[in-house]
Amino acid sequence: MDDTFITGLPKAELHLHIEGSLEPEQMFAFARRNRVSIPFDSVEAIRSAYSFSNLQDFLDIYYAGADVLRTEQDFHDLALAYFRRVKADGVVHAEIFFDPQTHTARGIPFQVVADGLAAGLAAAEAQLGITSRLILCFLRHLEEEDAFVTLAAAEPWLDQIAAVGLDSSEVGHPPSKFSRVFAAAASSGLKRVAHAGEEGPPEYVREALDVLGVDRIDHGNRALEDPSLVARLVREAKTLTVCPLSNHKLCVVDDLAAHPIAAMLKLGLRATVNSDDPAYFGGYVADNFRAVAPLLTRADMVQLARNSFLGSFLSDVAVNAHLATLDAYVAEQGA
Ligand SMILES: Nc1ncnc2[nH]cnc12
Ligand SMILES: [Zn+2]
Repeated sequence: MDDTFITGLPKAELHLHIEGSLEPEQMFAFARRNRVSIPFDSVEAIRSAYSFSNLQDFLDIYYAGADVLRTEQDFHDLALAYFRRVKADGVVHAEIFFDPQTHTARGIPFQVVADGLAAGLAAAEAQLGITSRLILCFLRHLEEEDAFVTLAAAEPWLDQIAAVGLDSSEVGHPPSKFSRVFAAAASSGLKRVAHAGEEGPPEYVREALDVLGVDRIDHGNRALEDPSLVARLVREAKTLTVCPLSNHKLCVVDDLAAHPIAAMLKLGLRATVNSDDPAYFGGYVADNFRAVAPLLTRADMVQLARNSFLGSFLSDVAVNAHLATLDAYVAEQGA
């Protein structure tokens, strides 16, 4: 696959944790300017600590790394650096998760996180022309009561938040644990998404649909174990935000060469390709496309890009404008 075809393909990223874009170099820079000590003495030492055998292994390091984020400027800089990076990957729109509880639990006010990120998103649109949305994720290893406190703290920023999501340790924390707070978010006009079927069983994907009323499933790999669930996801055109490099690094798949992305497209699922936590998993969105390119045709790549716009929370007018740009790109490149 011609690499310029991948990077030139206009695309939306729908599964990106902004805290997971914290590169080791930035971790050092933020630690220095905030006078926070970190348990590493070099960028190489940080990178070599990034070896995970499951989701929890990763989460332990990821939450520790976030400790260097202290000020509005840090959140602004983190977000803007992500957008600068993915401009070269052909990203024209991104819907970004943030984990407020990771920060409020350390005494960083919700306002610092939200205002810093919102300023970074506005700067990215002004400087780079990339549009974006914020998705507030609840940490599922915490109690639902904590999620309610977070939703209440977010109240003044709800016009800047498109959706709520559910992330962190999946197994043992089913979507139904958060049924009431998702219902409250829906009443406030927020869209809903949830990580499901990354390590958890197909039943968690069903619960995310039935109990939380999600518009998208983040990951969804294990839905493939249940043909009737697959049929439903196809029938309801539910978007799956799939993350190949993450799946490989967290041992959700053993071998990238056997990643199910091609099978998902063949089944008619609205799959998309995303980076999840690019600083930890070895690549941004174009790297994820490259990782599965040997499994896909050019038409599949175009379908993935099309799905990213169809699955976004953009208006129909904006989606159609992006699809027209995509069609023009395909006509010029030949797919
Ligand atoms: N892949 C992932 N799964 C669950 N929670 C996460 N938080 C950040 N990345 C995550
Ligand atoms: Zn994720």
